[in-house]
Amino acid sequence: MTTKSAAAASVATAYGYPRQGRGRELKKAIEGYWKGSVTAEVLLATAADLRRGNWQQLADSGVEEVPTGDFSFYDHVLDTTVAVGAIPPRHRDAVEADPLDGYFAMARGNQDVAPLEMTKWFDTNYHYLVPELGPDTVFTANPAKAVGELREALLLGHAARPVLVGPVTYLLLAKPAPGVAADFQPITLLDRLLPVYAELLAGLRAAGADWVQLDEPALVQDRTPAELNAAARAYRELGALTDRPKLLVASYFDRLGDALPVLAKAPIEGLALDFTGPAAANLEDLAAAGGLPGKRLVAGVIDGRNIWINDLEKSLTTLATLLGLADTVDVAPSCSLLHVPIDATLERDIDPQIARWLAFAKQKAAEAALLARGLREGTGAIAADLAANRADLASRAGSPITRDPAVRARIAAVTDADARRAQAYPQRAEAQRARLGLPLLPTTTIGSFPQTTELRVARADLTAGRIDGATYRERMEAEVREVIAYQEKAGLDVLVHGEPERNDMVQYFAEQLTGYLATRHGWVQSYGTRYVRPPVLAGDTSRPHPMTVDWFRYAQGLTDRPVKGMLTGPVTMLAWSFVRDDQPLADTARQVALALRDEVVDLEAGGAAVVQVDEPALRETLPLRAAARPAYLDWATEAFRLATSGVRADTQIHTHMCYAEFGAIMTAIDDLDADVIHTFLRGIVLVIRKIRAPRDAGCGCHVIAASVAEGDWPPGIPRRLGR
Ligand code: MET
Ligand SMILES: [Zn+2]
Repeated sequence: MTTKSAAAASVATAYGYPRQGRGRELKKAIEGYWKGSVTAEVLLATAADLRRGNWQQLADSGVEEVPTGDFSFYDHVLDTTVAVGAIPPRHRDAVEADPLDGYFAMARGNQDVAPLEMTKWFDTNYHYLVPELGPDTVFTANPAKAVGELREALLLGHAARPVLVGPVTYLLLAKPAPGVAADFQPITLLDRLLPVYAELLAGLRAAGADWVQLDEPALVQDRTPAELNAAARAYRELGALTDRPKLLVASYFDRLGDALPVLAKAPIEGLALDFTGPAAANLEDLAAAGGLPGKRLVAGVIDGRNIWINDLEKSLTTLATLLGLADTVDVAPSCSLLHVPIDATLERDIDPQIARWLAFAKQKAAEAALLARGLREGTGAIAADLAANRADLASRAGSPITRDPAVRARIAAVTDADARRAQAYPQRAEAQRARLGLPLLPTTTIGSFPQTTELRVARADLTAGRIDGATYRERMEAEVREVIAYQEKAGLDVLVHGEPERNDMVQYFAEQLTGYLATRHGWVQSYGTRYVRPPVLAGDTSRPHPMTVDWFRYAQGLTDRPVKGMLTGPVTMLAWSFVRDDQPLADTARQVALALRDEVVDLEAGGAAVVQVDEPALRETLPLRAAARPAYLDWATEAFRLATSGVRADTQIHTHMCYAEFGAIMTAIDDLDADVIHTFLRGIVLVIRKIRAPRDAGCGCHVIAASVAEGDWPPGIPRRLGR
């Protein structure tokens, strides 16, 4: 095909759409079903309505080919586990008794069985349920969901493309089942799994699928030659099948690297590549691999996991280059739109000028459609849209929100010394021993005490104007009194105030820093029915007023023991927000760090001898490719030190991390130069073994973060704690 005919055939597509519905109907229906107030029939009908609505929104936005099978009652990796019949033995009875209840038993456990483990989906804030496999795993094809949802879309008249997690990624995301040797490698099951995928593909073909998308994001991570061989074998075998739809293998979140030539050579009909952020390197890699002659390329030129408008002209330039590298070039957001909220036009509280900088799922779909139209009909056909886009980008670049001269001047004046404590750890430790007089093995907690219903009701009452600020404060102070008394009675050495006033460990600060916006409807799925509404860091940021000092002083006034000042670190502030994409993350991190530094210094001046700066997300935003990690860890640790180095030697800086496997970042944890590191047991053993400089490290049982309402606790927790 020529470049011109390739352009003439371009369409827009997407790999997935937010599942919950505009009014979070899915969450309500599922939770109602769990409680028994919603029947299975109503739940299924709600789900079908939502799918119909999603396809319609995509079609209305101009997307010509819609995804199916991306919908999920809980998680798409769990759906794949069901599709390949890899139900763990402990869940089989429940699944046999009732497939829907069995599905939820795998997701959340029930009174008899523990759920599957949940972990982060690559470097996003979405969590998937980890498949449990072993040498005895038998796979069987269960195409019902994939086929059923395809049929629904086809019946509604959509051009539809089923999406499944690909076999290589599925196995690479799995872990050895309980009782199976820890060194068992699920990828060794590939030969057993491929025939099951063959059956699924045949089933989809029979139901009318022209194309099927197999998602292989695990191939954007560093992979061993054996794993790359597995990918080559998988797609050689699936490609060789005769009874199958055309295959589109999708990658996202980073560049394919060594896997690109492997997939380019495979006997598949299409490849989807991410061209945003670090994945933009796919462009050169693709050219170097000789392009995709005779194949379909789906170009993810729109950032599918951030919320900012696309630079359409820049995308058109990328697409123009790509047209020479494949048979057809289609346009899409870089990954499933599940990672962004549904519709930016619902945000009526955001200044209309700023709202024009935002693109949520619906807007991103429209951007993809517009770009595809630009390819088909020429840029003249979309000239007015391009002009409007240019104007919006210019308004963003020139806005006082994105450029605060005071913040910029302060950043420019930062020196290396600002990010270093004046004394080394040994001297600081001595000064802190003298000031704090703590026992040999001091005890403390992570920070938050349970966010009880009364506390949340008080906050809701304050927001709704049913109580005034003074009443709210009195209720929170009563809680602080209780929490302090409790810790004194328990004999803890370093106390916390319990964080009752915090709605969330990021949002609480975002609401008080400049440059942040809050959305009303910007919900995104974290896991299952838990949705979060990340704040939006739109511009330059600073801290106009102390944020926590009064709470600290109140708590410290109640006890002779040291109370910790409690803050969220710069990396976590970024990781759990939607962050501006118009400057490097490192620059944004430095701004947040300076804002936090002011707070740390004010806490010290207010009498805090210990300040804890939590960085639970340090590990989670580690780049997927090892080559990019040193640069990330450099700016991330510098930001932490910048936030915490403004204090005297005798002020003790703690940090707290959780959830993570720290192996990969031990040196970085040391580079934080905190006086005390706390984490859970597995982490602490590593800290003690591997860290270069001696530190005070502590471990504990991380119960639950303040931000999580009781009803939203991860499955199993209340039961295991015995509440
Ligand atoms: C996710 S880490 C949470 C740390 C915070 N200080 C808390 O206890 O909630
Ligand atoms: Zn934690």
